[in-house]
Amino acid sequence: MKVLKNEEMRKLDEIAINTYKIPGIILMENAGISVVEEIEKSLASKENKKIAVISGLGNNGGDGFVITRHLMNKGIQVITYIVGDTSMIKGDAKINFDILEKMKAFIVKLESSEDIIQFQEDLQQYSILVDALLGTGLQRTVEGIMREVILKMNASKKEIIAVDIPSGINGNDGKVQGVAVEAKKTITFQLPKIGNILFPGSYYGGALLVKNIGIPKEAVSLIQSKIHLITEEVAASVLSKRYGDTHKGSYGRAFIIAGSVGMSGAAILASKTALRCGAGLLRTAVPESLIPILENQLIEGITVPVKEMLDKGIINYLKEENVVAIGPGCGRSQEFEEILHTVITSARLPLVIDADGLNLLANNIHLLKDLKAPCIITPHPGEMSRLTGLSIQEVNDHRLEVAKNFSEKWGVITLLKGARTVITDPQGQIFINRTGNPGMATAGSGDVLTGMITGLLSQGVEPLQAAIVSAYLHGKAGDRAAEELGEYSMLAGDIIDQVPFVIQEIIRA
Ligand SMILES: NC(=O)C1=CN([C@@H]2O[C@H](COP(=O)(O)OP(=O)(O)OC[C@H]3O[C@@H](n4cnc5c(N)ncnc54)[C@H](O)[C@@H]3O)[C@@H](O)[C@H]2O)[C@H](O)CC1
Ligand SMILES: [K+]
Repeated sequence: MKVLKNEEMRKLDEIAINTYKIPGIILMENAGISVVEEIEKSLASKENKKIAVISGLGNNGGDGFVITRHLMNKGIQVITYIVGDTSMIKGDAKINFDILEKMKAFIVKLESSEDIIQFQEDLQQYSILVDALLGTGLQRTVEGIMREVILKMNASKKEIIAVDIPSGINGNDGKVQGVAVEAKKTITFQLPKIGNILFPGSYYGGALLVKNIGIPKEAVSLIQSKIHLITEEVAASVLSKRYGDTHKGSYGRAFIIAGSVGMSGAAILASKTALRCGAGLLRTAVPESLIPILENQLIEGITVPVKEMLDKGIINYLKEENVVAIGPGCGRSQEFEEILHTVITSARLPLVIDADGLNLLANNIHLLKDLKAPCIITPHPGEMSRLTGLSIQEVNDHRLEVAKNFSEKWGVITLLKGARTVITDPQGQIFINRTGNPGMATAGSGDVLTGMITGLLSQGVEPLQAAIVSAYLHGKAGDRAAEELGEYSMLAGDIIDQVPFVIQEIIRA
């Protein structure tokens, strides 16, 4: 599913209206009706059925006027508050505003601080507040009366339903422009905006519902958005059912180089997950002293002493493999730096670099120029900071751009972990993942993700798809673990335990 910037949404609107000759007022009518459906669902469980629609002067406000009309026609008690000078209302919004006046709708204008005091008192009588103040036309920091209104709406603790996007959230990056409505749910139109998906916009919007308002699919294909939301459909298309006439060799061979004294767990977590995600055969290269631990913890895997691998030549070990992953728990020894150098410059099979592999890479970033095969890196913001020289704050303030630029510059697939995990490829495509929860910020969670990517790659899944589906799976498994154990107590191993159920759920859907 494409995720749009404000101007891309406006362009889509224009195409619908100017190319397909769909009158804008039809789109507004459909938008309003789609919100009324959700209001009625929320009202069903409430004693108090009174609604306040709080509208701005633009088309977001216009949606609000449509909503008011349909609520009135259903006999639902509704009051419309309008913030600003109503003589400024124009176009489709004006048509709908005039209809309300002819219907003698109850309209209250909010223009002064006295109005705000009365507004604050009034709010307590309503069951639901509909936020139709600002949508994709938000241009500047919210101040003055508009700011006061939003603060009072939030302070009322009433259920708020946001139209298109919570007012005050920038549709292009999800940032708060001064102040923003805290909604229980948001109904957005035709396609989600970036501000609906990224934090904090996603937090302010509550549950997100994407409603079709009648814009032709072909029009959507004309919008060259490179930003996509990862959906379950994408995961299902990759996690295909298995066929009878296959054997473990059909499901690929994975090679993981991981672990160091004191960090055998990372190697175990990554290896277990690779097998759980379907790798047919797995070998894990670890320092000799860790072999008894691995053999004890991972009966299905085969271990290789790192020293033996070095003596015989790493590349000889990789000839039969479908994927090599390096980094979980590696430490930053000279030995691993040498291994990383050889693997990056000589390996001709998909490569996953994570954790300490990335920290070692940060000091040898030029090695990426010698890559012979697709490479997926999986940094958290701290590792991305070391790889780019940007501060962690800069990385987090511009997650999409930082990941995209790194992928384009170095020709790698970047999976930048965090809320929201972002995957970018060398062609500038951006995929945003919405699954997952704060409980996953636990030791070893990244090792599990690396194992997922490795497991899928070993089966021949395209590298970009492997990164996208792994991010989705990782979050889904983490969500199930959080449901069962809570975000405080869940461990990385609990995420692995949920993997079989998540895969089954997706395949059966
Ligand atoms: N296909 C669609 O997506 C459809 C979208 N619809 C709705 O239209 C809005 C976008 O409407 P637009 O008129 O462009 O802008 P807004 O209503 O969001 O706001 C513009 C309005 O607000 C004033 N304004 C801007 N910033 C501020 C600020 N910081 N403080 C105060 N006032 C501000 C600006 O001057 C304008 O007056 C979209 O979100 C949908 O809800 C269509 O209705 C259906 C099709
Ligand atoms: K809004």
